Amino acid sequence: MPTIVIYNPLCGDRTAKTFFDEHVLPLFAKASTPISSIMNTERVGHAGELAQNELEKSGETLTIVLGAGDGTLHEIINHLSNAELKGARIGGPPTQIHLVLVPCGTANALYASLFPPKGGDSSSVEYKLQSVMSYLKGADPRLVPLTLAITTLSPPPAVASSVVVSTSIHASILHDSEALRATIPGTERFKVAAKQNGTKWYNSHVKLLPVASLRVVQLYDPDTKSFINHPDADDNDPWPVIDIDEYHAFGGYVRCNDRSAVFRSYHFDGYSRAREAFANKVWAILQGAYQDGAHVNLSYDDKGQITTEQTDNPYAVEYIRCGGWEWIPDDLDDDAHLVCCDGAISTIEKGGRAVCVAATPDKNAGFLVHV
Ligand SMILES: Nc1ncnc2c1ncn2[C@@H]1O[C@H](COP(=O)(O)OP(=O)(O)OP(=O)(O)O)[C@@H](O)[C@H]1O
Repeated sequence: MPTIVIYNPLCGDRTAKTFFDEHVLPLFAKASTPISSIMNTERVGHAGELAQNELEKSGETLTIVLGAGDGTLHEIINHLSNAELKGARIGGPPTQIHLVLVPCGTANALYASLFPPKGGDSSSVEYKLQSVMSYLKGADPRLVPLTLAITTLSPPPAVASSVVVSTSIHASILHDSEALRATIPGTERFKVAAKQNGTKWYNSHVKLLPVASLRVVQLYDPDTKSFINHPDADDNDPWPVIDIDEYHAFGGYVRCNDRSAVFRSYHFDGYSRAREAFANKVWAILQGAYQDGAHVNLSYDDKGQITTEQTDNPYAVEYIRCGGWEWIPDDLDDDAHLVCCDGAISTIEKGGRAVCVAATPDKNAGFLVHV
């Protein structure tokens, strides 16, 4: 089973090569685990081409030790999902690709979701080598299949994502932060972009599609800490879609590494509709996202302030489990037309929509990560 290394020398703080030379490659040498080639990406889109070339050399399962961020993995997944494989793969069985992730990018969201940093520290060498160590253990490997979210856009193509598909605030932040990459290489650029978008709202029409296995859309209930059937679902409809005609969103995204898509939105605050005032509350809510997802339990007190106490007032966040969603932006709202797929930004054409569905991993094909 061939094992190759691909790293992106320009991702994150540009230390991928040094990290591999000093930490990753010596571990492989010590474990006497052979690597058939070590390659660095030379341009945008190159990682997918390198992976395809290697796949076509043999019909075996390929293991890629990937030193990069989410964007490079996204390129590999999308390149291979659309490639017509030749060489040794012609007429062969479906292909499995095993990934050993070395987080060298800026945000490394997929790695962080698979290996949540303890005490917030994601910079130690030990933290970054967890997938490598799991792979080098050898016998009885622990492999997690990646659930992909497939987003069909108008105009096409369809995009496969393994981390996040978002619209609204998240897509706007990613869009604006790209322009800051050269001047602010670290995660600080996301904060600057967030400030630029802090008071924007997005107008759209949304349809939430049921989870296939449950035939229903579900809503997280902070009181019972479990998902319940969405109260707007029509019990008599065999395939109840939740249709939200006028949707004023602050944020909406799907986390892909869940069996089903998860849609989050931030409730319109009934107490202070002034956007400036509401922005502060939103940041308080978002801080909760970094405390093990505590924001899904927040609500408003009688004065309209965010509270962790249980109240009879609306919850601050709607956390929805669905099989997919359609996002149909208001024609007059340009920013509502942005869609972010693992950091790559697309723009929905006027009159168009984005349709995102979760794809259940195939037993014999797809991408699996050593954890
Ligand atoms: N040699 C190269 N020169 C220029 N761009 C490259 C090169 N190799 C890869 N890229 C591009 O760099 C982009 C960013 O890479 P990646 O997403 O892996 O790192 P990051 O943005 O720092 O991390 P994260 O996505 O975790 O925030 C990729 O989308 C890829 O197209």
